[in-house]
Amino acid sequence: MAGCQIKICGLKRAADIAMVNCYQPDLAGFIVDFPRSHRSIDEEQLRLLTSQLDSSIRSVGVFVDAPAEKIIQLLNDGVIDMAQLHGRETDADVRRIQQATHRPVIRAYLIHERQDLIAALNSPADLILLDQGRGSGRPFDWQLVSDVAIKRPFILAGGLNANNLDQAIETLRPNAVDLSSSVETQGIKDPVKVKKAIAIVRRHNLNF
Ligand SMILES: O=C(O)c1ccccc1N[C@@H]1O[C@H](COP(=O)(O)O)[C@@H](O)[C@H]1O
Repeated sequence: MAGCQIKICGLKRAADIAMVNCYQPDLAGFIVDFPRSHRSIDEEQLRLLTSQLDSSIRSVGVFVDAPAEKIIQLLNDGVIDMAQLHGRETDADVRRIQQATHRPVIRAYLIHERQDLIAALNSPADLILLDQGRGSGRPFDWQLVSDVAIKRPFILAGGLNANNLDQAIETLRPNAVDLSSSVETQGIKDPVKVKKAIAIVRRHNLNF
């Protein structure tokens, strides 16, 4: 689909899968083996949840400094369609996973200063993701993106919500937006908020 896609991240319950199967975001994200996050699931849960996901929605495993072998296995087993690296993974890690799987690798960059954007622009990843933190619910300084011409596809993340999605899409023109915190109520994905966020993004696609 052309225009802006939407990823709903941090799915962890069977009810979350039923919800996204109903509202149809483009991408569904799963935080794998990162117990510091309340959204973390283990490999067994990941296998079960992705097996229930509608085939039109691409599954993204989100990893923080996980062993490359484990990510490669999950991709090659078809458990996930794409891997998102959200820790201190190197360019060599990205290339190794790409070569071993021929699957898309998303590399997340935490944007605090201009130099972080320059690093992202030079990434060997198939897609770069610009974020403030790791599911922090806070945006980074978008002015940095406006200042540096981003001449490659990117996913925008960090503190996106129903109130700032329009502005984010209109001014930064991301290829996809990624939401987690703002579509939860008390730490659980909220169908009303998910439906609303997806509707906002789809409206933009009609206007492009
Ligand atoms: O959401 C988490 O807990 C998380 C843990 C480890 C790595 C990444 C994580 N989340 C990523 O954060 C953005 C969404 O951020 P926000 O909550 O909307 O501000 C998304 O890329 C998630 O993959």
